[in-house]
Amino acid sequence: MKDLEASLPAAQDNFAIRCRDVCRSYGKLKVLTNLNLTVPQGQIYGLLGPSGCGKTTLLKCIVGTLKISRGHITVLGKPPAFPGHEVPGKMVGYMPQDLALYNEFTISDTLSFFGRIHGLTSKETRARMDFLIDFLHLPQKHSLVRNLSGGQRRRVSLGAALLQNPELLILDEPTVGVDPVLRAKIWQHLVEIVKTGKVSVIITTHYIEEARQANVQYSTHDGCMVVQWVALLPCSKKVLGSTPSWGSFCMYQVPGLL
Ligand SMILES: Nc1ncnc2c1ncn2[C@@H]1O[C@H](COP(=O)(O)OP(=O)(O)OP(=O)(O)O)[C@@H](O)[C@H]1O
Repeated sequence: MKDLEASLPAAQDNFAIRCRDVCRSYGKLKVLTNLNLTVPQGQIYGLLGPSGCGKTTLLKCIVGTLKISRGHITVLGKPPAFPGHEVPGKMVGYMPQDLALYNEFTISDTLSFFGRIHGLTSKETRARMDFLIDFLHLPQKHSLVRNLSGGQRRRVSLGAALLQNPELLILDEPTVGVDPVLRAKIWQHLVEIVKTGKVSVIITTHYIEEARQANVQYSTHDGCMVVQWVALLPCSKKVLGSTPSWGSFCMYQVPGLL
């Protein structure tokens, strides 16, 4: 893994996430093995990879809902989360793969709930809610979560992650069940907020094409790449000079996209 990271851009002083020699197993299954990864500030960092290769596990370790077995993770200069705290700090917006929504809540209740967690005033929450309901093509705010479609639920969860204008967005397959037009809009929004230089995004997807469809410009901002893709692959063969064992994954930059 060390060899692999050497192929990535040099680590910068300002980074949103840094993982050093991170290991995580489920019983005998080694999912993360000596993982080294640096997500620079002000970039979208995409993780691609086949189902089961460990994307969600990595994001959970970064958020702090899953404990790492070994290694060190820094998120915006701090450890991921305090022990026992399931909700990431105000500066971090997290959209999990398994949606953490209450069926009995309305959309409005849900976003207000996350607003309170993140210390927003009612006025701030209302303003963001109005923007997000419109932006994410959600039904009216008094709709019950239990009556929403799968795609609508995912968009409510994305809205909760975006609500407090976090410095770091951790998004686990945010565009599953989202139609192509809205998908493109979401990507455009992510690129716009990242271009301010104040927001960083780490995002998982199975579809590299979605970024292309969204007309994301692989442009530079102050000399930095705005979108950087890294693929995670189960390692059965020699990749970039490293020979990790089965059960771990390895990283490589996706050619032709940078
Ligand atoms: N709680 C758990 N207990 C045991 N094994 C688990 C657990 N969670 C995940 N795994 C296993 O760890 C591996 C990585 O799972 P993970 O969810 O991180 O993959 P992923 O790349 O996010 O997959 P997908 O793209 O399907 O979401 C898989 O083999 C999975 O079966």
